[in-house]
Amino acid sequence: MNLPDDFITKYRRLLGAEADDFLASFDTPSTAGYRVNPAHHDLPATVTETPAVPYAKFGHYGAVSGRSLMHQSGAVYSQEPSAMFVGATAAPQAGERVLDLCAAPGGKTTHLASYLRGTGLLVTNEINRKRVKVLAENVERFGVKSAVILNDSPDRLSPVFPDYFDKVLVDAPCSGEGMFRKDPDAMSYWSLDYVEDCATRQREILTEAVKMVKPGGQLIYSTCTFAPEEDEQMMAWVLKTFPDFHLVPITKTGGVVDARPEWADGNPELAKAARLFPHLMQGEGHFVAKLERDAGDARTPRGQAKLGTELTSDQRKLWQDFAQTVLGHAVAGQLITVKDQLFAVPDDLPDLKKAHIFRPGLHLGTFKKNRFEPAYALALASADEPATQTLAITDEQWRAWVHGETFTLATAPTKGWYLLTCDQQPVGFGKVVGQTVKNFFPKGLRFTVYDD
Ligand SMILES: C[S@@+](CC[C@H](N)C(=O)[O-])C[C@H]1O[C@@H](n2cnc3c(N)ncnc32)[C@H](O)[C@@H]1O
Repeated sequence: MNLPDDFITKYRRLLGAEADDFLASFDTPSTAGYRVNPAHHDLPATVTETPAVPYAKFGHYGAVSGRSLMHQSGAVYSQEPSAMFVGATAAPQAGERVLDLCAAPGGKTTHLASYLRGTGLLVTNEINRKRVKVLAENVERFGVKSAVILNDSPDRLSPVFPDYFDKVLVDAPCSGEGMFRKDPDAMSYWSLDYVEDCATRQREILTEAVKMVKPGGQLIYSTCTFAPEEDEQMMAWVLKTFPDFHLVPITKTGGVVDARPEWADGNPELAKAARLFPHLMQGEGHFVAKLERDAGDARTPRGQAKLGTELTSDQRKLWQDFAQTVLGHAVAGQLITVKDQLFAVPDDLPDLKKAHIFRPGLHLGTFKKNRFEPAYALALASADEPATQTLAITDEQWRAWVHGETFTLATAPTKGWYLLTCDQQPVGFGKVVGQTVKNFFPKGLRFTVYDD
């Protein structure tokens, strides 16, 4: 690989004798990985019995196609193995309030959601308007519950969530040196100046992020770059600028090593952070640090969330009929409508009037004239709670389904909505009329499955 000259010179200087192995690793193949969604059951051995990533709960080595049933049903999420170290370091406890500040496309957010399992609160934010759409698609596909998706800059969010979160993740926009092997285009905008620009932006993001960590809470900072300016030096700057934060040790296995204090101000505390190097482990490379805020009094956020409109009695009845007949269980959270869309919003939210809300919670469906149409997101969030009205479809029918076609059943079940499953995995809600299953697979997501 033609690495930039400045990059080679810099890492020869920093790594000394280790530089040859580091630089040679860019010419070796990448190792793919994926995480298994703990909300899904009865998964085939092809996804559960591949080698586990030693440090990452739910993580496995191997590749899963984006057009496979496992990916499309949200049973797995493809993620390169070193990126899994971030979620594994944050490892939120059930019931915690968690913020993912730089979240698209959603690799770490979906990992955090696997720990929360629908408890607590996950606020997942992406500043970029195009990227927040991709984040929402991935959050929905992974069946995440108790999540609010925001589209804001960190300085707009910090007054909304003062001292609020048990855990804040800053997976910072960075110079992406750890992406060079997988995506050589990442080299085209790299330069020594670009590293400095990224560091400036990271300081701005962190300045807002620290305000949202509750006293005693944690801030997890990560990058996919090797540049000390964005890694050890950034943490040295946080320790000096925000003296109520300190680094806490991270357990390091599977080739993960201590960060390099000598690449910053020599503060030995910096060794508590972790470096993932491609010549020492199977993965592209990351830097991860865990900071903890001292205990103390927290400011209270203003007001309560008012995110939408209460349901009319007709809407409530339509939803209850659907929930009883098709789902067979209630859905957690507060029910609200935004225009004709029904959402289940997490209970524990402050006033979000000043935030740009992209999704206020789990999308349950749409109220149409005198009827309710369930959402794709609700179907994929049903993996851990069997629905009363379920219809198992074949692989061939699933291919027709994701292509947007209706298909015909051998016999006619009772008319109405069914949660369709294929190989035990939820794939959407279909409406059965006679022997026909009408297609409600979202138009923008339709695709053709080709044989391998
Ligand atoms: C490394 S990526 C996040 C990857 C994501 N956490 C994942 O695991 O899929 C960094 C994200 O930060 C966003 N970003 C860029 N500038 C930002 C800023 N000033 N404040 C917050 N986020 C920013 C980018 O749009 C990008 O989506």
